[in-house]
Amino acid sequence: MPSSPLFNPPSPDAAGKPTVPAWVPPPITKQTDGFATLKSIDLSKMDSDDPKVVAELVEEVKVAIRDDGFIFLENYGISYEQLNRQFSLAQYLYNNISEEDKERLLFDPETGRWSGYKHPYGFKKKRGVPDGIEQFNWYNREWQDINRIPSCLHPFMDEIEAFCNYLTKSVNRRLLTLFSRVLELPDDYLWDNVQSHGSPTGEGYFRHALFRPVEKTTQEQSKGLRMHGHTDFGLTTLLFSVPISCLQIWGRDEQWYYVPYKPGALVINIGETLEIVSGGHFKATRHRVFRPPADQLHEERLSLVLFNSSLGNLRMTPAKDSPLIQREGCIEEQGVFKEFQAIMRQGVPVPTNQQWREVQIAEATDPTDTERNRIGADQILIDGKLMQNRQYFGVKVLLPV
Ligand SMILES: O=C(O)CCC(=O)C(=O)O
Ligand SMILES: [Fe+2]
Repeated sequence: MPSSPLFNPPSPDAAGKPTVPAWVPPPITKQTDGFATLKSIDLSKMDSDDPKVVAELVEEVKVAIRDDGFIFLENYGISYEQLNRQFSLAQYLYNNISEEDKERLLFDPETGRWSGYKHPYGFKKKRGVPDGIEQFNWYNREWQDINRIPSCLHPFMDEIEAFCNYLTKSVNRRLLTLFSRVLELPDDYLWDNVQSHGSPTGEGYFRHALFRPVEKTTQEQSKGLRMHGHTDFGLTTLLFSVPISCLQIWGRDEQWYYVPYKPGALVINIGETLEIVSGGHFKATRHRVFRPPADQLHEERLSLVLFNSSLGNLRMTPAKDSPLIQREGCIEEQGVFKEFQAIMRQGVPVPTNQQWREVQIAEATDPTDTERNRIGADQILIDGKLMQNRQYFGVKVLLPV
């Protein structure tokens, strides 16, 4: 393969840019139990001249997405310094965003998108119980109109846009090539047929998130949960590994494990689209955000995430051309793929990707919602395990709490 260009962003020191204080990574936890062991993929191996190295890489990816669903990605083309600059910009946002911009750019999840500024009072537009989570989400409309961006970030949009373009069109595209190869399909199959295009994040979005420590009352209502257990909707989610350990993955032994910190690495999360296209050979990663270990409870957590979305007008079905699927069939073990198959068998069309992601955003509930988060309402006990049980478009969504 020809070698992939490294990330080469516009200069942070260009004339007219305010000085941005460097983000200082907070101390890592001393706790060692309760952490997952994840495989790590060296993406630069894709550029090797030796076909054997590349074939081994595809095999490694195949095993990792089958076993864990979360994989670390290293040597993907962005240096640790370049990454820290993006965290510094996110920190700068939360230190400088004006009250007027928070109000003017306030999100409206009922539209089915997180687009704009999320206040730290839950996942509805109307303020609810404080959850300590602020976000800014860049969708297509934010890329198109600078007035939809907090003014403190205007001088840095060249760097943020270049970062998202690189993540979507280089890192994600290379990953989709590897995944296409696992399915034994042409290299650009997923990129050309499933990935959405047309903005630095296609129909997906980029997020600056800040998790502040929560008050005792919030902590009691949510039982330590910051975001419900869920699977992401799209193709790949690129999460940056961060020092404050809150992200947890649901293990095959049906327990939650923290994702360890690997400085500079990306945590790649498989979304529902890939689970369906792959006929269940890839598992959408079940994950949640939980309170960190005790020695990190008082730290703020910055998190940068890029969500790659599929084409909104598609109704997802397994890629029938895949020799892997033809040979081995589909795997109906878990999750949305199994449920989509069930409703298709009844002759009911599955929702489009856009309908599917928008209904889930519009109907998201808060971990502090003590009305909904109880057995008989949104929760159910199955074999002694507490599960969140929701239904959208006739599709059952069952997730561990
Ligand atoms: O902040 C994180 O680490 C994960 C957030 C997440 O899972 C999501 O927003 O879908
Ligand atoms: Fe997620």
